[in-house]
Amino acid sequence: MAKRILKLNQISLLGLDRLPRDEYEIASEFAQPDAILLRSHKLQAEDIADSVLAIARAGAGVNNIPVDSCTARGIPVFNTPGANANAVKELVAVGLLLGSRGIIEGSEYVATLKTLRDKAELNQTLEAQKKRFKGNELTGKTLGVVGLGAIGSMVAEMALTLGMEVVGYDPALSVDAAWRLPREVRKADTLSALFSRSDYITLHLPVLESTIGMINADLFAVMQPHACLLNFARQEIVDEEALVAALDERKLRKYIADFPSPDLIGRSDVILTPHIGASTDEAEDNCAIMAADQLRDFLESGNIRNSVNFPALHLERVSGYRLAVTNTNVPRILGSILALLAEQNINVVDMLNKSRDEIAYNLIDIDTLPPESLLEQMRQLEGVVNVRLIGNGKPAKDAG
Ligand SMILES: NC(=O)c1ccc[n+]([C@@H]2O[C@H](COP(=O)([O-])OP(=O)(O)OC[C@H]3O[C@@H](n4cnc5c(N)ncnc54)[C@H](O)[C@@H]3O)[C@@H](O)[C@H]2O)c1
Ligand SMILES: O=C(O)CC[C@@H](O)C(=O)O
Repeated sequence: MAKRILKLNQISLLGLDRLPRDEYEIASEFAQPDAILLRSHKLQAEDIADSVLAIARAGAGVNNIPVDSCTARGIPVFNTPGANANAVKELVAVGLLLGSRGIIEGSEYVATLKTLRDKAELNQTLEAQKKRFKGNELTGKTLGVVGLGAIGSMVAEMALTLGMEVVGYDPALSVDAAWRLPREVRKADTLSALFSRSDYITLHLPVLESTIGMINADLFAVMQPHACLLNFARQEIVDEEALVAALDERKLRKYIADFPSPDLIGRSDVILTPHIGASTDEAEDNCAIMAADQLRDFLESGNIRNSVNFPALHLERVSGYRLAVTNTNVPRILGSILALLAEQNINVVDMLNKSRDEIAYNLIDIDTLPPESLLEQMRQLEGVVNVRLIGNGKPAKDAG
């Protein structure tokens, strides 16, 4: 039977084409889907049917998915790290230029001159008025980058090529991300140190319980009054009340963000775009392809790549039957599963087991089609969250 993929946002066709139509049905409504593929759709835990085996986010942020509840239910959540980083980096470059030059104000002013038909008079007026739209150059200024992952590291590199000094803050920096970082990036030990020395500050960290409202009044208090804050990460990271107060009190010159909100729309010191950081053909294709490939590998082989809640794990297929077992990360559960297989004289051909925080995930290749009753026995073991048989055939029914 074809696997059913519930698609909750518009997803690039290049990605959907990675799921062959004779093996996958894709639709925006399914009562019992095998998996969910989405972008920014706000998914509620109660809307995830019991049939769902995995969720793939074509994008970086997973704050629209109830990840903790998925983990408890043994559902891996995938994202597509880095697949849209270049698109965001390019928009940040635009944001820096909009923050440094009178581009928007100058262009709005020029639009008011439509009725001036005489070219000489038009030029004279422009030359007389252009001093109102003077800006500053980015070269030599300091950019503070908060979060140095896929996007932050590309932004840092781009800023260095513009001749900016770059200061970074990322207390959770991974070893891989540290390797990607240009050595010219200087480390700030605290957010407050980064805020106090930067002319521009750009946010590239996830929204987590610990980062909601992280950019607060204390940080606005130490900012240089001519500084600009760019937020192409998530709205919730910035305490909006403190932001509006900082703008009103001129502690911050400009706020440039991808997340409009009623209190910010229409202010001359705020530039807002409608969450288009990842809205390029290239980024949408990259994210969709990566999300679809990861989903297919999991559904067909149980392998896990780029999950935000499950361990990464890949095991080449050596037999026709594979068990994918999720359990709570406590001792002896794997032993009990293997004992059940041994009791039925089922030989384990290959196996891989990894854990991440509170869960463990196992791929067990076996040479015999296991009876459904054996799978049921495994499911009843204390600590086992789910058991899935992946293979050529369905589990054999118990004789008698
Ligand atoms: N505007 C858009 O359309 C758009 C597009 C892509 C991503 N995003 C947002 O940008 C975020 C970052 O994306 P990414 O691809 O670079 O992710 P990433 O996972 O590669 O990098 C995030 C970095 O933030 C760091 N971090 C975590 N907590 C931190 C903290 N308290 N202080 C400083 N750094 C911290 C992590 O260590 C990591 O290095 C995403 O989570 C998403 O919310 C927005
Ligand atoms: O899907 C989108 O357009 C936005 C994606 C972006 O917010 C992300 O977190 O990757």
